[in-house]
Amino acid sequence: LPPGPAPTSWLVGNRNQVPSRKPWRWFQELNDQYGPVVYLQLGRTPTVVIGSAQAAWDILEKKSPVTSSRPRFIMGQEIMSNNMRGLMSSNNAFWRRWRRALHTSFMQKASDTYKPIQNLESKQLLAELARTPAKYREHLERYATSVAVVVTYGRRVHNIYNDEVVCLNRQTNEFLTSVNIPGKYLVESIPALLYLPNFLTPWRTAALEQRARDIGYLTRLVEEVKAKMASGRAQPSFCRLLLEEREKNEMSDLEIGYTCGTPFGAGVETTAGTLSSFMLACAAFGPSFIPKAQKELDAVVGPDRLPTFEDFDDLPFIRAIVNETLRWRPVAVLGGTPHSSTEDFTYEGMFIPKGSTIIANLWGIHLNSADFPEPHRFDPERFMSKRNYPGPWQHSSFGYGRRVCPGMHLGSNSIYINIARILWGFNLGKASDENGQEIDVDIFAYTDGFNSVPQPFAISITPRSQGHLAIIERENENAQEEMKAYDS
Ligand code: HEM
Repeated sequence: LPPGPAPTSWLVGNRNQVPSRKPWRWFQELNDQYGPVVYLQLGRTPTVVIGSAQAAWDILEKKSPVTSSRPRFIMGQEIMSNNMRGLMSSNNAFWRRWRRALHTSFMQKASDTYKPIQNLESKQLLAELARTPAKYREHLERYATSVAVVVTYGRRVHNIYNDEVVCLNRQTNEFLTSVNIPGKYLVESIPALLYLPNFLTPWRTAALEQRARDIGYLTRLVEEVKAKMASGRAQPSFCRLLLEEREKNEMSDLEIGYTCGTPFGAGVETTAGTLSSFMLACAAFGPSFIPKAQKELDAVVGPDRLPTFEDFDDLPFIRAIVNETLRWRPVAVLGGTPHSSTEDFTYEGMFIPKGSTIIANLWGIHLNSADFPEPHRFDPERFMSKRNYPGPWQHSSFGYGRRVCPGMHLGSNSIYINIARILWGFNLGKASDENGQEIDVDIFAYTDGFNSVPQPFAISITPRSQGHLAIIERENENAQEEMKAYDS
């Protein structure tokens, strides 16, 4: 077995040693102490924590036929979700159908079809940042939410606090997060408890109630798209495509409903959180990289128009900032949902048993000085030349193997267009208090949980000139006209 700390008992193994808050920091310490592959026994489940990019690539990419399943999620997947959420599904026929549907709609070429809406929503984001910069976090969330909902159902989101689709999805995600806490429910370690009758299992009731609510709104949203298709008013969308191809994909209405919940569940917090980390980097390290970025933007784009997707190839330093943002603070800090192995295998002489939970700890993988010297310094220069790093991205933010993030092109297009435009239009730096003293930011103040995003922080966001502001306002006005098509 790989090395690791001694378990405290046969029954709980190392479970009691795992910190309840930000376990990724402890995992990093274990990898520093024992090496890139560490073994833990969590309850009766063998668990492997990977702390280097090379080991993660070798195990999760090269051995992906046997390392692409998921552990059982009895509360979140089996009881609450009727086994219908692909993200938590084991490597089975349902997951393969779900994955194929996502791949068709979000692979690189298909993701290009969403660039027009990302372009328009990003113009609104700039205008909102210019008008109410203190609400930057809300604006980033609205952007990410509206893109996800337009892409899925063909309709926009104006207000993240009262939009019905947003409120229902948020409630689902909160419930899911609250039941997926390791160790919270005994049934996760003793699945036989599932066979007890309902009156002896009160923990099941709330999850079943949530399931009923989810089925209600997820199928209603699909019905709405069907009705629009029937009257010729349906915008192109993921849901429309799934309905058009339902026979080929062999998906039931309920499956389509759950599958349509995916971009919201997996794509909103990741996108908004990553952009928020970019803002934090601007507040903490702005003078070290913003002037160079603006010089590049001024030379390539000039002051009279916004950067576009077509400028991407000509903006190497902006691309480097995108990569550094994704590396510096990986939002899916534990590598997303853990993988699980479906066969015994060995890695560099270490035995990994079938049924192991495998965690690729992105905090440790991205924040080690062997691959990234001074890892907590935000330094886009790292990505200005090709380095010896496994995989196509030069970082590991989108995960690995058959579970690699299917939304990576959609997500990275959002990160690119907004970073390019924000740096084009605004000066960003530390905010000042009422006495004119700069307010420091804490680059470690991040949330706990499945995704880790910055805690609220103060930042100064001001237009670079009246000319830049005028272009931002004009572009937003035109965008509003074009986006009316998505309002109904
Ligand atoms: C900056 C944005 C994003 C980041 C950093 C990110 C990161 C990740 C990571 C690390 C994983 C886990 C991969 C693994 O298990 O090895 C993942 C999975 C996933 N992501 Fe993303 N993601 C982003 C945006 C999106 C978007 C916009 C979508 C919308 C379609 C999406 C959909 C998914 C899905 C469905 C999975 C689960 C795949 C599976 O279980 O087979 N992600 N993502």
